[in-house]
Formats: sequence, structure tokens, C-alpha cells
Amino acid sequence: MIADSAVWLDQALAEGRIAAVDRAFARFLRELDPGVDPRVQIAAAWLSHELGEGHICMPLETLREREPDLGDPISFLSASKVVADPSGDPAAPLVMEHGMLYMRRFWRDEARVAQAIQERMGVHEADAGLGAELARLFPADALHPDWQKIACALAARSGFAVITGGPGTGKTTTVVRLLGLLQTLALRDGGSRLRIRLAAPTGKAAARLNASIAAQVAQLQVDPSVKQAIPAEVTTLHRLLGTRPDSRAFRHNAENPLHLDVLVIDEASMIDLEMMAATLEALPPDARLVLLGDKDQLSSVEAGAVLGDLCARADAGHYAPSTRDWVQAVCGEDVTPWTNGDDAAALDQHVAMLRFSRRFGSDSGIGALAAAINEGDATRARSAFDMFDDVVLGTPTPTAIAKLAIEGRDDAPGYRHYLDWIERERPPVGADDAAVAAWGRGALRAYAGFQLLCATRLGDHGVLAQNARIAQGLLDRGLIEATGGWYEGRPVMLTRNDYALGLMNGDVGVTLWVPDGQGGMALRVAFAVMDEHGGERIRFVVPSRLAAIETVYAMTVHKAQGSEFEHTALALPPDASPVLTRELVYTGVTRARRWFTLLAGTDILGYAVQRKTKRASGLLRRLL
Ligand SMILES: Nc1ncnc2c1ncn2[C@@H]1O[C@H](COP(=O)(O)OP(=O)(O)OP(=O)(O)O)[C@@H](O)[C@H]1O
Repeated sequence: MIADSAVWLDQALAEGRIAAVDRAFARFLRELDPGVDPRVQIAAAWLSHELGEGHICMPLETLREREPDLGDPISFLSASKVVADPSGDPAAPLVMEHGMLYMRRFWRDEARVAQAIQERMGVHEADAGLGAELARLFPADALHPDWQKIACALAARSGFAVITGGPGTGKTTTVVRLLGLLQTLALRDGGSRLRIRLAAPTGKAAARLNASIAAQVAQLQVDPSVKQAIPAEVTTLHRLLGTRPDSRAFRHNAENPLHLDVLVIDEASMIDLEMMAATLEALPPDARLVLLGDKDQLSSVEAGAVLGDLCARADAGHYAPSTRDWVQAVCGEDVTPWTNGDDAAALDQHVAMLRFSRRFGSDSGIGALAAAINEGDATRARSAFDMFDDVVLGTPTPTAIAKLAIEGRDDAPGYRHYLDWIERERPPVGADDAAVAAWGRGALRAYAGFQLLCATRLGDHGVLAQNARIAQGLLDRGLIEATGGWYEGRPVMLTRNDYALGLMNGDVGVTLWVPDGQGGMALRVAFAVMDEHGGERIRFVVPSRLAAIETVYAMTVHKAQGSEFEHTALALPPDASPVLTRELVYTGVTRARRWFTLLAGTDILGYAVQRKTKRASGLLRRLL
């Protein structure tokens, strides 16, 4: 029995097992209830620690393993005033349910998300014209089963759908066809058009979807009136919900719902539980929600792995025989191998996984490597480097990493390519604004030719250290004129949203000398921003207006989610570390469009690939 929690908390903090915030939370419980059982405080400190790691809750099993001396957690937790069961005291800060301990806010968000999804799954029925429209939009000569067609059908038949798939599997293609289909059915017989909104968790992801949606809509085989009724503009979720200064709450909520009939959210793996709860709350009850994303990518930075939870059974399908028969009747596709009559939950009938990548064919090392990583097959992952030319294992020493980042390898570019481009394409003196903007756009595009990714920000192998080495290497080669302050060629990334400038956390800009409008030249940072019609526009920003930015020769894998680069290099630290996970490596590899370079030992690759993260959550249990 532990008599004094204060000693335990101080010691755990001193030993680095918990953080100051965890101790503060445990102390706060004593303020609430001076007679609180010290064991409850210890449990609370561990719970707070787990939330910091991205979990929604803490299984009591975890507490038993960590603190076997405390005895049975169920008995001391259920005896405490600060812990309630779901129907207990709503003022209690902790909730215990199904062998999990929650902070009330997360418990409430999780329960709300589950309930909102459940309600939405039952809204809408398949339209009688669905089969004919699907046959028109999806050519019969596709690969079978045509998962795009199946995904589209499942999404069209209810108010809630999840479409997961790796890079290039056709998530955008499918959703554009889905929108064409829904709009065609809505406009039929003089009906009114659906209000459709598209969103993504970050500005970068929104911009990328924007470009691909516009291209896909142009190719869509539908009536021009339908085409017009599909928006090209993609907004960020924060924008859509309406942020309010200094508040976690959004302008749109249950009392002030969004004005829309269909909401599509791309890159949904980046949505944390709190954001998902806010989004579902702001959605009108009969609006459709379609989530798109890659279930195997890293989860959100904040707590929760909502897409991962929803797609936990997507590989095996778990379709009910009734779904199988319906898919056969409406799509002419056979999903028998993915049908499991004994274990088919309602949620499973709303999830579709696209399984064939058009970007990465059988000759693609990136595709083979990503698949091996996902299967946790380190041997196959290693052999991909021997079998394919587009993936290369580079030397992971600091000097070699900086050299690769600058010079690239063979045809795969490094930063020299982009700096040379800026120099070569510099507009002549007196060039008009359009020419300068085109140069800015080209510089951003050239910058996207290469990106070095790191696992962490700090440490000798982190972003800050790599940034410094690369900048020095560029200076030594005469490619930039300084390594600190503002200089031409400096790429920067926003680390906070800046609504006044219309720039979002994660947006990347490139510093350039441009005409200052008074006959001189000035350093400005070129960003690609969306204009009001969903098109892309180049905005030049005065460097001093950028309050929260970082140089971005190196970027964390987390920050790179939602972006792609022609050549991506991933540098991993040489020693085993908790940040090295399968999801991290998969996300890094799949940022590459044409070339991928791994800057790590194969032992570290093997170590990371074995470590699949599992975030504790009760969401799936609530939905099954
Ligand atoms: N059914 C199809 N028929 C022909 N081409 C297709 C089909 N589906 C996808 N493609 C092509 O494959 C490429 C990738 O498709 P898409 O952009 O829809 O995939 P995605 O899953 O959204 O990719 P990303 O990883 O970029 O999010 C595109 O060039 C697209 O035109």
C-alpha cells in the first residue's frame, strides 16, 4: 500500500517516467478531493502520461503491469469519488468503463463520436437509380473486384462511409465519381442540388486535394450541370468549423450546424478524436460524411487514431451476406472472400478498402517497400533495395546525409536542383508581376522535388541538427549566401496557423529576391495559397510578418503527412527509440512519388518495421 503519493510523484518525475503535467493532474485530484486515495493519484498520473502518448484511455491492465504493488485497480478506482462509471457523477474527472480509465473529456468525445457515427450509418437508403449510374461511371473492363466501384456504392447507400487506401489507389477518383453520382441523382427530375463541401485537416493536404479534385472533375463523365455542382475548393477543417480566437470551441456546433448535405474529409488519418467529435457535432443529422485516408499512416499528433480504429477490420472486409448480395446486385461485383457472416458488424458494412495502386505498379520499389513494411516483413523490405532502382539505401552518416540532401543521387534531385532552378529561371529586371509570380510558383514546385524527412525534431539526427548541416553544406558550395536569418533560397514552414495571412501550420514557402515595387529588390517568401475560386495563387509575404516559422531543409515525418515529394529521403536515428514505428517508416516512404532513399541501417529498419503502434481506445468496441 502506498501511503504518500507526493513522494511517488516527485520520484517518478525525477526519474523521467512521468512529465510535470502528469504530476500536476494527480495533484489536482487531491485539491478536488483532499481524501483521495494515493493509488488513484498514481493511476491518474499514468493516465495523463498515456494521453500524452496519443492514447484515448488507459487499459487497467497497463496500470497492473506498471504498478503491480497497487493491488486491483478496479476496487480502489471504483471506491473513489473522483472516478465514476458512465452513469455516475458527471462531475467526476475520471471515468471507468469496460476495463479502461478515461479522463472525462476524452470519454465524452469517444462516446459522442461513436453515437454520431451509429446514427449516421442508418440515414439514407440506396437510390433505385444507383446501379445504372455506377455502371455508367465505372467501366466494366476494370480489375475485379472493382473496389472503387464497391466503395462508391457503399458510400452512396448511407450517411456514413470510410474509404481507405494507400497512395495512388484512387481515393480521389472514387470520391469525385461518388460526388458526380450523388449530384446526378439529386438533380434528376428537377431536384435541388446537394451542398457539397470538401475538407482536409491541414492546409497542405487541402491544397493537394484541391489540385487533384480539379483535374479529376474535368475528366468526369457526367452532365455539365452536374460537373458545375461539384466544388473544387477544399478547405481546412478548422476553417470549415470556424475557429474562434482563444477558444477550443468552434463557431459551428450542434446549435449552429454547417450548411451542407455532403462532407468529404481527406487525409482523415490526421484527425484526432477531439476534432472528429467537433466535426460530427457540427454536421446536420441528415448530412452524409465520407472519410478518406490511408489507415496505415501515422495517426494524429493529438490523442486518438480515429481512422485507424474505424478501419481496423478493413483488410478482411467483414461484410455481411446481405451486403455481399447487395454489392453483387448493384455493382455486379463479388466480395465473397471478404464476407464473414459470423463476424460482420454494422460499421464494417460502411468501410471499403482500395487495394490496387495505379501509382506504384509491380515494377515500383516504393510500392514493394511500402507493402513489405505494412506487413511487418523486414526481410522483404530490405530486399526491395536490391531489386529496384527507385529505392536506395544511403549511408546514414551526418556528412553523407547532408551530401545526399544537397546533391541528390543519379536522376533523383537534392536541394541543389531547386537552388539552381531559382538562379537559372530568375526573371529579368523589369519583369511584370505575372512573370515574378510564375517564378515563385516554379520555385515552390522545384522545392517539392526533394525533401529530407527525420523521425524527430531534436537530437543529433533530428530536424534542427540536419537543417544546420545542410545549410552549412549549401553555403560551402556557394548555393546560398548565409545560414542564418533570411536569405534567398531559405525554405520555411509555418509552425502555427496565421489567419491574418491566410497561411496554415505546415505551409511551406520559399524565400526569393523580388522587385519591391519601388525600383529596388526585397526578400519575400513565396507561398501557394488558394484563391476564392479554389485556384492556386502565389502570395509574397514580407519575412518579418512571419511570426512562427522554421527552416525546413529537414522536416519531421509527422509534418510531411499530406505532402508528397518527387524524391523523399528518410533519415532515422541509429539507435532503437520509441519514435521508430512501422507507421512512421510507411508514412515516410509513401511521401515519395518517384524516388526514395533510406538513410538508416537495415537493423534500424527491421526494428521499426516490427513495431506497430496501437493506441488504446474504446471506439471500435463501441461500434462493433
Ligand atoms: N479507375 C481508374 N481508371 C483509370 N485511372 C485511374 C483510376 N483510378 C485512379 N486512376 C489514376 O490513378 C492515379 C491515382 O489516383 P488518385 O489520385 O485518385 O488516387 P489517390 O488514392 O487519391 O492518391 P493519393 O495517394 O495521391 O491520395 C491518378 O492518376 C488517377 O487518374
